[in-house]
Order: sequence, then C-alpha cells, then structure tokens
Amino acid sequence: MDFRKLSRALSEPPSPGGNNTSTTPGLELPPNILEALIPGYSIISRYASAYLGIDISMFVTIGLAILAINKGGMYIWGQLLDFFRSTVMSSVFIDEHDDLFDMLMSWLAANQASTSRSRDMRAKTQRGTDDFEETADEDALDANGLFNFTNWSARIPPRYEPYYGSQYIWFQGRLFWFRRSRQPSNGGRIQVSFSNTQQDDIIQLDCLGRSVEPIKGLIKAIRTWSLNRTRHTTTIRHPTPKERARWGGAWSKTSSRPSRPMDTVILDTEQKNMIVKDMNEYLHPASPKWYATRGIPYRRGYLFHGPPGTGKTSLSFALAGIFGLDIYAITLQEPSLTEGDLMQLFNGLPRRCIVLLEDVDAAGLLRDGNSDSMSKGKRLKKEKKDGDESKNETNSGNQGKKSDTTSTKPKKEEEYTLKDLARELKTISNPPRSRGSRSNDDNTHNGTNPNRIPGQRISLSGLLNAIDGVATHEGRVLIMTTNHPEKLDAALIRPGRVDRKVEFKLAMREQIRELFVRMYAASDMIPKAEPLSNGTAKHAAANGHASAPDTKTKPDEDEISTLSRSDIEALAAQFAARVPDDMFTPAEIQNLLMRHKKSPSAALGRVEAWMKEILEEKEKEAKAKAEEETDDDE
Ligand SMILES: Nc1ncnc2c1ncn2[C@@H]1O[C@H](COP(=O)(O)OP(=O)(O)OP(=O)(O)O)[C@@H](O)[C@H]1O
Repeated sequence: MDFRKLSRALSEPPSPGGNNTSTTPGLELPPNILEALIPGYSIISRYASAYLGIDISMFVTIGLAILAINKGGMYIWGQLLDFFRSTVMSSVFIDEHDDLFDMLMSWLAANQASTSRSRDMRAKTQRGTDDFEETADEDALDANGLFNFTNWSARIPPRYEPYYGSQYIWFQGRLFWFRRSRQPSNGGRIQVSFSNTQQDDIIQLDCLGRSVEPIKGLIKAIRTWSLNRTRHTTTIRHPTPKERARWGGAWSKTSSRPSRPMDTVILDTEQKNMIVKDMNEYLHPASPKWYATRGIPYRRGYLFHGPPGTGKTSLSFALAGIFGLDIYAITLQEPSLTEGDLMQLFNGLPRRCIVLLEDVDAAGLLRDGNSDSMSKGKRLKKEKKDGDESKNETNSGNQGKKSDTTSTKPKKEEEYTLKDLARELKTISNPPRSRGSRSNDDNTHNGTNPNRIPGQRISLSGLLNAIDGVATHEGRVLIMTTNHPEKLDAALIRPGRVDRKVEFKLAMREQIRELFVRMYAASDMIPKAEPLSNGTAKHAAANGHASAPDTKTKPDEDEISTLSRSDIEALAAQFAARVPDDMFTPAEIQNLLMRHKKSPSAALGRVEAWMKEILEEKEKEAKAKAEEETDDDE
C-alpha cells in the first residue's frame, strides 16, 4: 500500500476534472484513495468504464469495506477470546521437546472422531517403527514372488495429525480446545545450544473453568493410552545432532522397536537371573531411600565384556524391555562430541533409563603404559609354538573347556583338524572387531597421545566426570560393553562406577542347543498339533548320523511345517553335539541357522562344512593381522 499517496489523497480534495468516473459520489471512496490502496486502480477503472461501461469504484469500495470488517472483526474476536480465555478458561502448554507432545499428536491422529474436523492437517509418513500393527503385507510381492518394499510401504497410510491452528476435542463429556502454534525458542529458559533464532512448536490445551484439573485428566488418559501402546516396545535415543540441538532437546528419539524377550538371549541361566535380580532390586521404588540413608549415590553400573557377537547388546535391549526403560546410547568415538556435551547429556537423562556406552575400549580411553608390552609379532610366534605343542596332547581340548561329547565319543580326523585350527586361532589373535574399533597399540604406534584417538574429544577424566556427575541423573543404569576389558583403565571400572561385571563367552553346548531350538521352534510355521510322524527330521534323528538328511526329497520351505517341537529338540541335540564348545560366537551360529531358516536338518547337515569355512576364514584374517603387526614392530 502506498501510504504517501494515501495521506496526500486524504488531505487533498478530489479534482473536479479528474478521473473520478463514479456515478454515485459519496458512497464510494474517492478515486485517489482507491489509487493509493490499489496501485493501478485508475487505469483499471478507466478501461472498465471505457470498454465495459462499468464503474468499478463501488464494487472496490464494498470489497475493501468487507475486508476491513473481516480483519477488524477477527482482531476483536481474538481479543475477546484472549480475554475470555484469561478470565474463564485454564490452559496447559506443551513444548515440542517434551515426550507428551508426540503422545498427544499420536493420540489425536488415532482419535480423530472425537475432535473437530480440522481443515489443516499434517500428513506424516509412517516408517513402520512406531506403528507396527498398521503394516499391510498383501500385494507386497511382485510377479516373481519377490518382496517389493515400494509396493509394501505404499500401502501404509500416512498419519494425519493437526497442523497449526485450533480445533476442539470432545473427551469424556468435556470440551477442550487444542491450539498448535510456533513460538520463538528463547523464552527465558536455559539455552542449551546453538541458535536462538529457532522457533518451537507449542501446544496449548484449554478447558472451561478456573482449574487445570480437567486438562491434567486428559493428559493422564493420553499418557496411559500411549504407554499401553508402546508397552512392548523399546525406545532408543541418541544425542541430538548439533545442528538440530536446541534448548531442552539434547536427546532425540531415533527408533522404537519391539522389546526383545529375555528368553531370546541365550545365556547361562544363573548369570541371566543374577543380573535381572540385581537390576530389579536397584530399580525398586524403595531403593533411592535405601541408598540415600547410607550416603551412597543412587547409581548402578554394569560392564558386559566378551568377544563380538556374544550377546552384550542383545542382553542390554532385553533388560530395557523387561524393565520398561528407554535406552540412551552414546558413541564416545563421535568426533563432534565434547566433554561439555557429554556432561550435558548425562544431566539431561530422565530419572530411570539405561545409558548404553558401547565398545568403551575402542573409545581411546585407555590406561597409560598398556600392559600389553610384548609385541604382537613375538606373541604370535610364542603362541603358535604353544599351539603346536598342545596339538600333540590328545586329551587337552580347548584349555579344559572340552565338551563331554568330544571327550567320550570316538574322534574323527576332521574334528581334530577343526579343533586344532580353532585353538591355533584363539591363541594367534583376538576375534576380529565388529565396529571399526582401534587398539591401544594403534595410538601408541602413530605417535599420538595413547589415551586419545585423533579427532576424539573425550578424555578419560571427562568421561569419569560425566559418569559421576551431579545428582540429576541418579537412578540411571549405566551399561558399558567392551571386547577388551583388560584394556580399560582401572578407574573406569572401579566399584561405584561398575558394580557388576558380566562375562560373555563363546557358545557352549547348551547354548548352541538352545539357539537351535529357539530359531526353529519359534517359527510360526510349526504346527501346534503333534507332528507328522515321518518328517525328514524324525528320519534324521532316528538315524543319528552325521550325514545330511535327504533334503532333496523335500524342499527347504516344506520341511519346517512337518516338524514338531520334539523333532526340533532331537535335531538340536545332534547339532549341539557336532559343534565344539567355546569355538564359535552365538552370532556366528545364528548366521548358519539363518541360512537354513526353514530347514533345520539342512543346517545340521551342513554344519561341518560351515565350521571349516569359518575357521579357515578366521585363520586367514588372523594371519594377515599378525603379519601386519609384525611388520609394524619391525
Ligand atoms: N547369547 C546370545 N543369545 C541369542 N542371540 C545372540 C547371543 N549372542 C549374540 N546373539 C545374536 O548375535 C547378533 C549380535 O549380537 P550382539 O550385538 O548382542 O553381540 P555383542 O556381543 O553386543 O557384539 P559386539 O561386541 O560386536 O557389540 C544378534 O543378532 C543376536 O541376536
């Protein structure tokens, strides 16, 4: 709008011979005002008058009047509403960083029948993490029977949730108003980071009356609804990426997955019971007082140690599942993570949760002068020698951990070869690392600070400070996992920081058997009724020999549907008898079984070939690694 023209027009009288083509002077605005309000008005008006014979000034005046009334009315309505709200209504505000925000959005999306039909909705693609029950699997296969993700995901409807604006909610006979808006994020609170030009979404819930109790009731119902819905899921959170982090948002929910049942983690029962009991005792509502009266900080720490693929992460998830805790995972190796961030992350933890620090040995927080003083090259030679010597001892087994079966049943030549190969391997090297981790030697050799990985910003003392921290994160459970406990600084694992150490070992006979049973007996395809008596497995079980059952007669897909629980148990016993104790990780065994998902007897039949393959592969890797390290030493 041209205000200079407008003020000129208001101060000057209309010129008599001007372009005022109005036939009804007095009702409509003078043309120079119209010209000021609508640039180009005089030209349009002249053309309308010359070619169409219409005087548009009246229409334009009416239009402008309606607009002004509308705007003015809306303003007055807004003011009245605000006055009304502040005098006879109560409000509760929820900001987008709070878990309640998402709970409310999900609830509204799922309960649209009880809300007013909003014309402004936000459609959100469901990624299948939160809404497991909504997935549609028909027509997901293409013409060749191959699963097509695009087809499958296209059938999952988006989630429709309220966008900015207002709507009402009718809940348990009461009326509530919901309003979502955007507000600047520097509302006087502590600035966690990084930009204060950001805006945050805010939900305002209103109800009639001078008490917020009805809104509290609504929120309580939504929380219960949401908790019931996610009761069987575990939520995983990670530090919010710095470029997105804002005050109040140090942690972001990254995924939510079905809780892992404890019985899917195959471990020594005593060990499992011990940790569940210990954690249960710690999390009990009476415990904080017990700790407080004794002046002990209310924290619990666990160290899960053992080779990769033995179940450390799996047990952490299963524990989160049974205790209904969220997992807060921190990667200490993350180059952008500073000690200040770490402190802030620990201080931002909720009252009960699991903090998972994986591969702490790989985080460069190693003690000075690592005791691993013998070069790996020399150690290799010595250990190879030891290995050769021990080969000759017919009954020595795997450092006393030989299984009953292997010591009692007649030994085949191939079995010796596999065991020897495995023993040699165990002495040559540590199992290969799973996640790009680095050893202390790496740091020492490249001439940098032995306690830090280049680029990493967390020191041992930084981590200890965060773990010990202030009282805000009391109640948390800290789980650290490592493949190399011997490399950890004693300060990190001293009692008080680590209260229980749990060792995870390579699979033993019973564990192998259970892995097998769990893989096949959990199958949806196993009939509940008693088995078909002449299934392939029965045949194999009855024969009890090492050769593969005749899987040619039945395709893999068919076999499992013919088996009963007892068939599977029989196959599992045979399988466990063929795999030597303490030689393979549960993850490796699981990998073999997964190759034959629908045919346990095929897994049984191929187990020897598979073991040979794995051991040869490991030997190659170990030798290559050892040679590399010998070269480095030289
Ligand atoms: N004890 C076990 N019981 C059941 N499954 C297991 C067990 N150990 C490993 N697995 C399976 O192997 C895979 C890897 O396991 P997991 O990640 O728990 O191992 P990890 O010890 O944490 O390994 P890393 O040290 O590399 O982190 C998972 O799919 C898991 O199901």
